[in-house]
Amino acid sequence: MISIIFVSLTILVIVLAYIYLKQWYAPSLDDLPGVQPHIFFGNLLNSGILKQESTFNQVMIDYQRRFGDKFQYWFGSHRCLAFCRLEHAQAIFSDRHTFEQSPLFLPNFDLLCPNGIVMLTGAKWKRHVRVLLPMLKRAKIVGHLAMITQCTDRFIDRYLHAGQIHRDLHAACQSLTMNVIGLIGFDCDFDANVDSPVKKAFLDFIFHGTLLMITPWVPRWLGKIYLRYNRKYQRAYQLVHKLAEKLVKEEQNKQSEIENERPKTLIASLVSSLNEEANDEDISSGLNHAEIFDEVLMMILAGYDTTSTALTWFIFFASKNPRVQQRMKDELREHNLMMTDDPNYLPSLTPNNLASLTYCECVTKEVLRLAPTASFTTRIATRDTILDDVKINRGQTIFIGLHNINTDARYWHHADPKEFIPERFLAEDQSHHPLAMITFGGGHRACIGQELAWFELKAAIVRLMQRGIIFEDTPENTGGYEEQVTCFPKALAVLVRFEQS
Ligand code: HEM
Repeated sequence: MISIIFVSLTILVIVLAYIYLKQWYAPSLDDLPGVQPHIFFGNLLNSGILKQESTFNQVMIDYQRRFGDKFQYWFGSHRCLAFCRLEHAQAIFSDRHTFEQSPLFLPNFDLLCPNGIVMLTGAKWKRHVRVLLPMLKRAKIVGHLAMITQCTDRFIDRYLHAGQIHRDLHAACQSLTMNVIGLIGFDCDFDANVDSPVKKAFLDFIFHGTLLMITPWVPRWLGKIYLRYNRKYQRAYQLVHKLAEKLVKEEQNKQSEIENERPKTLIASLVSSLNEEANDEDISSGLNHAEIFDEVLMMILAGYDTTSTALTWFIFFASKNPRVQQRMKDELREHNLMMTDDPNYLPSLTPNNLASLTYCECVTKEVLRLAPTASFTTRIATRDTILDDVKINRGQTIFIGLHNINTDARYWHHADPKEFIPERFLAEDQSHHPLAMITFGGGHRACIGQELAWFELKAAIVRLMQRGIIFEDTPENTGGYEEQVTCFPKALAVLVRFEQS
């Protein structure tokens, strides 16, 4: 008898829980169109994200085609409103009092790096920006050009072999950009090669970050247990933390020897801001030790993963467009910057001659426009509002389709915006709307590393061309998309040749 009551009660509880959840996640598709969500996985399952059959840029473009410029997307149990018009982005980015950084991915993601700037809002975010931003301004970045070319030369000499098909260039690009952020930001030569333990540790970090981001419904305590007992993650954590500790210690020693020097690198700025009493009442009170530690990790992660993906996209687009590679080299010849017959002499790049390379600038811009490195960004509404007739309640998560806007024919007039055509920036699209290209997001939470990304990407691709590299297409070079934190080409297989001077 007792067991019958127990079984009946269990069934009743399960049925009630099911009805409750169904109600709770009840899709209201009345105000905005979308696909009926799965009870637990929302649209992550039926749009192919969880099974890795699609990437977010593909889903956002597909939903816009099917439902228009505004639709809903269920991120697991979270109902998100997606907006894909330039005017939407303009309204959202210009209203910082209504739209703030969204904590959607963060409840679990912040287990990795709780004090990293991406996770912060309000006064704490301002306190961190004050320390980080000055070191990422263009005026500071241009002084590091020689380091960027040196890292690119190392990349060429180590990884590019004439006459061979290269299938692993994304990993090689990651080594390049990790070395750049190490030297520029932390005065440290990581000398990361494809298999180095430091690089593998950061890749493991990114892998777990992605996992936590796409499983926001997993309870926090479960995420904690998972990370605590995952040996691969723990190994990566120890290594990465040891590295951050070493960078901070070395900089502290340096600063104790030379006093009152203005910070020249990120690590110098971070260490000189050290203040265990730092608090949000005074946004210039600096950062405490734990915060500095997390920002070291944040900057290395954000600094290398995104730019390496953009560089990988350049290699892919270049391999499909030999004409573009030729035109870049012609421009370098016009400026007497192409390599010469003397293998020991290579004209040096300076911020001035780099700035004068107009066509190379267009190529850099076109890579950043078309590559879906970060295809969308998110915001949370901090108060009730209305956007394009859509009622948005406080706490509602918003998606902004960055890649949708970057490739929308309503804002791009020179040829098909889905095609790689750098010449568009010399023609009608030269004076495009500033928000037609929002690769780095916008408003107060726009990417703080964008100056570095632009400059580094241009310097690296110019150096590749200057050294006479030719990337040739092959039948296996079919592209496609693969997504972790960033979205990179899935099948990259390019034949490398070296131009004779
Ligand atoms: C091609 C390279 C890059 C791309 C495409 C990119 C893209 C983005 C995007 C779309 C955002 C969100 C902006 C928004 O929500 O409005 C962002 C934020 C951010 N990026 Fe980048 N980024 C790149 C390079 C970098 C670099 C080199 C660094 C650092 C050295 C960096 C550091 C950050 C940080 C810290 C944030 C968060 C800012 C905040 O929350 O206030 N990024 N990035």
